[in-house]
Amino acid sequence: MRFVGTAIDGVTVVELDPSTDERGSFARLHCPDEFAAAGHPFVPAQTSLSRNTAARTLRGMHYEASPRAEVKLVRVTRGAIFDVAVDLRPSSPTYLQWTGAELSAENGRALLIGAGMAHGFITLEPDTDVLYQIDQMFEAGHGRGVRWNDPAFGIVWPAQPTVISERDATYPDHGA
Ligand SMILES: Cc1cn([C@H]2C[C@H](O)[C@@H](COP(=O)(O)OP(=O)(O)O[C@H]3O[C@@H](C)C(=O)[C@@H](O)[C@H]3O)O2)c(=O)[nH]c1=O
Repeated sequence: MRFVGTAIDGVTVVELDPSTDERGSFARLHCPDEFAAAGHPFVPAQTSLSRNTAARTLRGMHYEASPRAEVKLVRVTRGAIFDVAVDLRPSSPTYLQWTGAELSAENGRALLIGAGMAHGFITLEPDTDVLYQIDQMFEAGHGRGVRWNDPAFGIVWPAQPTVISERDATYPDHGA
């Protein structure tokens, strides 16, 4: 695996480092020791799959309220997304800034998103599957959200959403 930093300290692109031969390839997706050695300690507690039927489906921007803030490793096993994290840590030098990466089944990239970030994505293709590994057990009632098009963040999305939940479309402006 290769760990590539982004503009936000706490958001890291994780790239595959496959061994290839005539049969195809083999690549590690997660290893607690490698993550820790690279300075990104992360041990998943749950793994979940998000299946998205249509292109331009937007989910997010979600986070879990403290003290249940989550670290998540997000990757695509079918299709493609534009994946976004927003820094919601008031004490951070990149507070309210965002970073994004295209994740696809083909490029094999994952995004490691630290605690204190809101996370969301838009699908770039129909029938897109997003695999999450999260370091906390899910417990209903702790989820929070901010709006994908809140001017406070100014996220530049590659497309406008055509499918979005009522909940995600109507979060109030951040801090309102
Ligand atoms: C997030 C989550 C939901 N659920 C349940 C709750 C609900 O009944 C159903 C669907 O939940 P939601 O509508 O919240 O799913 P969704 O809108 O896809 O939520 C996800 O969005 C992306 C952007 C993230 O970053 C994820 O962490 C998660 O918040 O699945 C779990 O069992 N475990 C989980 O980890």
